[in-house]
Amino acid sequence: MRELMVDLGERSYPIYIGEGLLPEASSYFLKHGISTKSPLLIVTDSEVASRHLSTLENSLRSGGFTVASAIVDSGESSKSLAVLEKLVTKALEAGLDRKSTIVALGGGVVGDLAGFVAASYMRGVKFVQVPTTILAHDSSVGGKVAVNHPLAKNIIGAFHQPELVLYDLNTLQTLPPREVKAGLSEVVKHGLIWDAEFAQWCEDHAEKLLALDPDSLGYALYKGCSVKAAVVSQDERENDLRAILNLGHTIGHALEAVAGYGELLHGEAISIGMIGSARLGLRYGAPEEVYTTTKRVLSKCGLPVKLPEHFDVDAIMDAMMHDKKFSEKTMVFVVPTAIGTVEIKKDVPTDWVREIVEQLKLEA
Ligand SMILES: NC(=O)c1ccc[n+]([C@@H]2O[C@H](COP(=O)([O-])OP(=O)(O)OC[C@H]3O[C@@H](n4cnc5c(N)ncnc54)[C@H](O)[C@@H]3O)[C@@H](O)[C@H]2O)c1
Ligand SMILES: O=C(O)C(=O)C[C@@H](O)[C@H](O)[C@H](O)COP(=O)(O)O
Ligand SMILES: [Zn+2]
Repeated sequence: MRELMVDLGERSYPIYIGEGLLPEASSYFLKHGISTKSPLLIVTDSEVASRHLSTLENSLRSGGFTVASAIVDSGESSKSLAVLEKLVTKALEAGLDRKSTIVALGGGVVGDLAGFVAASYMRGVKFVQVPTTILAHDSSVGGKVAVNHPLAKNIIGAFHQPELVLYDLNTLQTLPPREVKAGLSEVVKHGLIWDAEFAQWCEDHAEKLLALDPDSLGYALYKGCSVKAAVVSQDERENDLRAILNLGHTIGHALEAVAGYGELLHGEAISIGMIGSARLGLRYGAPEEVYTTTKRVLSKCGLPVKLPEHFDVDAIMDAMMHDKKFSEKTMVFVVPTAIGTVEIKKDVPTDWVREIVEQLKLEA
């Protein structure tokens, strides 16, 4: 078992990563001050519920917790205000009070959604992240919680840190292959923005990761969470440094919104977005290796690097104007300068961005 801390003063919390943690959940909850006196709500989705919900419920009940569960449809469309309202209804019906805790059991969709319920229910209750996807090594750490608007990703949200993150690697064994690949996108991102050696390790271990080799997975998620924790600890609310975690997201979020949330998985959209950022890096003078390596690592992880032909470039450009980084009428991008280092570029010329989006359809 590996343990990491997200250092945020009085909001600091641990991340536990290991095999077989879910059946032991109640002892971790008790250790970290989750109250048995107030009811607790587990939020999960239909795919995760059938595989892992009863293990968590049984562990918590045997530890003395009163547990209610809410199951949402799986997929990005559940990150909506309509589903949020249903969850608040469920929380009220289950008698959750100000000392209650909301538990997110699932991937990033459930984490962001349940986290936003926790941030807003009675103006904020405790929250625990129990991630079950590879991608959720990113979403479960750092406290960004949100739902989508048809025009823009994650546009209704808050910062609300969990009490702990309990990451049972065994749950990942039931992930469908497409979700495994999509999750690796953010793992690779953490190497590309922060740690060239780790980016190389991802390339060297891509086959093992795709085969869900437990040792490789444990190391990859530990490294990814370490990068995320280091960045968030220095800049919790994205005043400056934290923006680097958005590599590939200016284009990626626009692709998700334009496709109506669902055609491209988040990790797939970010993979294509990171190719766009690498091309932008070349425009700013980065060595060719930035682009070739980015493309090679993502391809080895089975991720898309080409924008499907039917995506409308005008619609993508419009959607990018709603990005949270778009300010003072200029485009802001995270741009690689070398493998393992990035810079935030403001005032990125719109015609460069348009050319790059068009080029993305031509990637081999
Ligand atoms: N808050 C953040 O910092 C942050 C960071 C990265 C991504 N995100 C968000 O995370 C979301 C994407 O997360 P995701 O890729 O985990 O998607 P997801 O939550 O939709 O999970 C992917 C799919 O896998 C299924 N699934 C989950 N765990 C499973 C398991 N163990 N076995 C079998 N099936 C399982 C789910 O039902 C779903 O169909 C996006 O909405 C993205 O915006 C947030
Ligand atoms: O935690 C962050 O900060 C990130 O940027 C991580 C991203 O992978 C994630 O997709 C996040 O939700 C994007 O944040 P947003 O503020 O651009 O919506
Ligand atoms: Zn992301």
